[in-house]
Amino acid sequence: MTTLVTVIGTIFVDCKGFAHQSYNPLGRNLGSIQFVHGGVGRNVVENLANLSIPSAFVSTLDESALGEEIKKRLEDANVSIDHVLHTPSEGMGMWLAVLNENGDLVGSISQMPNLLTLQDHVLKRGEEIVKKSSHLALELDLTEPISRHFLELAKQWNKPVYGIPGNLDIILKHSDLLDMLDCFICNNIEAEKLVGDNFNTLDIQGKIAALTGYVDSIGLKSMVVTLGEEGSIYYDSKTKQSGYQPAFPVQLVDTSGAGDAFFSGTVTGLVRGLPLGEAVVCGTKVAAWTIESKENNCRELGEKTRSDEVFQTLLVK
Ligand SMILES: Nc1ncnc2c1ncn2[C@@H]1O[C@H](COP(=O)(O)OP(=O)(O)OP(=O)(O)O)[C@@H](O)[C@H]1O
Ligand SMILES: O=c1[nH]cc([C@@H]2O[C@H](CO)[C@@H](O)[C@H]2O)c(=O)[nH]1
Repeated sequence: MTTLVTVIGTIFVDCKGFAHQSYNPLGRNLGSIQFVHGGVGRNVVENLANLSIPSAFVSTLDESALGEEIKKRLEDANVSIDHVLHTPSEGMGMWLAVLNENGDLVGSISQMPNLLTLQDHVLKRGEEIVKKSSHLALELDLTEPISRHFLELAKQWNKPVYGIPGNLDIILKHSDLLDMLDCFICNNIEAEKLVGDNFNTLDIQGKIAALTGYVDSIGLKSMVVTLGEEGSIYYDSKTKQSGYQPAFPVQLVDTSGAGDAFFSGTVTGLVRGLPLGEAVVCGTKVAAWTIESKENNCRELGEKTRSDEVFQTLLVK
């Protein structure tokens, strides 16, 4: 079957404030404010398309000037948007984020879109969507019926599913969803909530041991935990391979979107048949490129991958 990765997830409009000088949470901080196309699912599908992976998106979009602009950018990136539904309002979420003088996130509020239109569509057309796809990438914190329906269909049609959290709202209440994934990728804050209370106090070897124990205990196939500037750790329960991948050096501009970029790069590697340890190197590269941009995406991904040694050696085998 030809490759088609279908991403199921949200579109958000991000309002990001960048502090010019030392950020004081109680003060009036001078800086710059920017609206950026966001949403975990949208960020991921744009990255995949820019990494030359044939991609389709399942989501909702408002019938507004901003909605049109978001739609056009996805089309320009070659994302198939047949299942991006138009809604009069509430189809897109909003994310208010504050970044300090170093580009690190210091606070945020998420306003979710109304997910019922998407849920209705998925329950009616999910099977058709899954049959056409070679792989699925699922934002897991939509609604429980959306995640469960896709995961059951994927099992029935034997399609690998890669999962990424939105805000853990659904996963914490329905953690059994995780064991239906081929790979789950989350950050260390999310991992602590799932793996155990002291996860972030452990050293790298301790974290790998805790990750391995958790993945084996719930019957998940593989999992990666990102650790911010420290890099990431991974474990594949099929091959029993685990390891640590340090981050690449970056010119830090804005770390938000790094996790989505990491997921996109790792999924690219997995879709192209790389073992998890090598796929994670691709994720680390895409995250580094994204951190150097104020957007949630690095738009020159195609050019960068063509001229980058890591991608040449890993992907062009
Ligand atoms: N300061 C940094 N320097 C270099 N690489 C970084 C830095 N921060 C993050 N990364 C890279 O990005 C990956 C993902 O970062 P992180 O663990 O912060 O994800 P996240 O919390 O999901 O990100 P976000 O929610 O901001 O998108 C890391 O594994 C690492 O490879
Ligand atoms: O609840 C949510 N909050 C924030 C996001 C998005 O995360 C992205 C950064 O990783 C950002 O673009 C924001 O819109 C989301 O999809 N759901």
